[in-house]
Amino acid sequence: MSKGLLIVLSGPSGVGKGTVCTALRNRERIDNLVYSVSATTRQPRLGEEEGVNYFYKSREQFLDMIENDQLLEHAEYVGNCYGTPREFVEQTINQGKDIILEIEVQGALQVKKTFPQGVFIFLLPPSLDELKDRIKNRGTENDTVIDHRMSVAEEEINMLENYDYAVVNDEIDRACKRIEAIVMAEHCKIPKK
Ligand SMILES: Nc1ncnc2c1ncn2[C@@H]1O[C@H](COP(=O)(O)OP(=O)(O)OP(=O)(O)O)[C@@H](O)[C@H]1O
Ligand SMILES: Nc1nc2c(ncn2[C@@H]2O[C@H](COP(=O)(O)O)[C@@H](O)[C@H]2O)c(=O)[nH]1
Repeated sequence: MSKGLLIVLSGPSGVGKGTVCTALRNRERIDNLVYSVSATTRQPRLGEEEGVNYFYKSREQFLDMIENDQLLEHAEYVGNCYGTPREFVEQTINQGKDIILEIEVQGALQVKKTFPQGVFIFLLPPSLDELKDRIKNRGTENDTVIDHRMSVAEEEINMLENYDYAVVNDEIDRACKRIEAIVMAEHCKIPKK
């Protein structure tokens, strides 16, 4: 059985990664697509659930996960740690299913080093003004954190050339169609010797 695709979806905070992943899940156009749940030291937001949005960890628990090689990648982002549990990703692709990791750029670059055959997609906002409006309107971060996330966003967008594909999230359905087309094309690729 051939392995599933490891798909990395990055993009600045507030661009709509989570929204697009939820829409992809609901549209059910990609067979056997599994979503990785990250570990984080960030506090849960209102409505977020353990094991659904994240596995919430203390900094000590997170460091233990790193020490025990349980994370495929990890990064510190705006004062909190985030990482991808390794075992679930490996099991999923070994079962021939595709998995999508919704992660920031430092983590994506780590995955690219260890798993260069992954599919690296960067989600772009229509503009930086629209990005700021989306983070503000989400209402989950205070102004200081929003400013910090916006300054990181510009650095992240400058890392675009490390990715295989750029998808603009202007409209959710259109962004989903673009990602579905990428995944379809990746499945049709002829393996190189
Ligand atoms: N295409 C779109 N048009 C308008 N609003 C959008 C679009 N996509 C997402 N949004 C809105 O933008 C806000 C941020 O989206 P979301 O939380 O999915 O971003 P994210 O990239 O996952 O953020 P983070 O990295 O901080 O978790 C949400 O309020 C969402 O409803
Ligand atoms: N390197 C990783 N980045 C991750 C992971 N899970 C989420 N993220 C990214 O962190 C920021 C902030 O997320 P938020 O939920 O606090 O808004 C965002 O860019 C996420 O994509 C991970 O496992 N590794």
